[in-house]
Amino acid sequence: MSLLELDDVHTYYGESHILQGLDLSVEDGEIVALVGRNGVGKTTTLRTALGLTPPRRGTVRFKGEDVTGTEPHTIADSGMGWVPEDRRVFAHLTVAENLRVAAHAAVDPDARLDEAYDLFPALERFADKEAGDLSGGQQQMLAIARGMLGDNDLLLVDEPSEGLAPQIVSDVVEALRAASADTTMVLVEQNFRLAMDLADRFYLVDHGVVVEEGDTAGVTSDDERIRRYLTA
Ligand SMILES: Nc1ncnc2c1ncn2[C@@H]1O[C@H](COP(=O)(O)OP(=O)(O)OP(=O)(O)O)[C@@H](O)[C@H]1O
Repeated sequence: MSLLELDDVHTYYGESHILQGLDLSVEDGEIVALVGRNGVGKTTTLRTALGLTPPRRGTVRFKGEDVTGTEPHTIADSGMGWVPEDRRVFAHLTVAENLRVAAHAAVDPDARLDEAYDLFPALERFADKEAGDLSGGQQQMLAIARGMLGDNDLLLVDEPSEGLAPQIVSDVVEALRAASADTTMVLVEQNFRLAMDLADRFYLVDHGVVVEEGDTAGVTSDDERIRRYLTA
């Protein structure tokens, strides 16, 4: 049984038919990357899994259960976490308060916070700083740490490297790599090399369907079957 399974999903925004029969599956313990040009439907795929934009046709299964049409908060409560593109940290709460909100359901929230600080030492240094005053990279790490503290079975991470300087991206990559030891992830990522580097498997999306998929080992953007879908 796959942890997450999208089977022939068709998702619309109004009359715009965005996902046009997309299939994917995610197995326990792996990192799966969704890659492809801007606007092909990667974020919509995450939103479909989360129930934020339910499909008009097709099936979403999470942990073997059909969750198509289930309310997003119910899907989230069953163990699907989301680190959205815009990060959405609580700007006027401190870093520690942000983490505490995320860990509220844990048996021992303090112990969970310590684990998060082990993984993301920078967050401990800024524990008392308001999240809104952090840099983009620090906010991204806080958003990832919050996703992890939710004790999710699956974490959907949207564009973690977007808008970050290269040096900061490598810190975020290390944080994601560390986080992936405990959490299965789906990663939407514009940076193809970074996606191949982090993920075990990839799905290349174009016009709302999967056009290539496979193991990431040895795959490069020079590969002819990949290149034609990445260049405009
Ligand atoms: N709320 C919305 N209402 C209408 N159309 C939307 C909405 N959100 C996204 N779209 C359109 O749906 C298509 C797919 O968008 P989506 O965000 O899933 O693409 P993407 O592959 O994640 O690309 P990006 O990296 O630009 O976010 C795009 O054409 C986009 O303009």
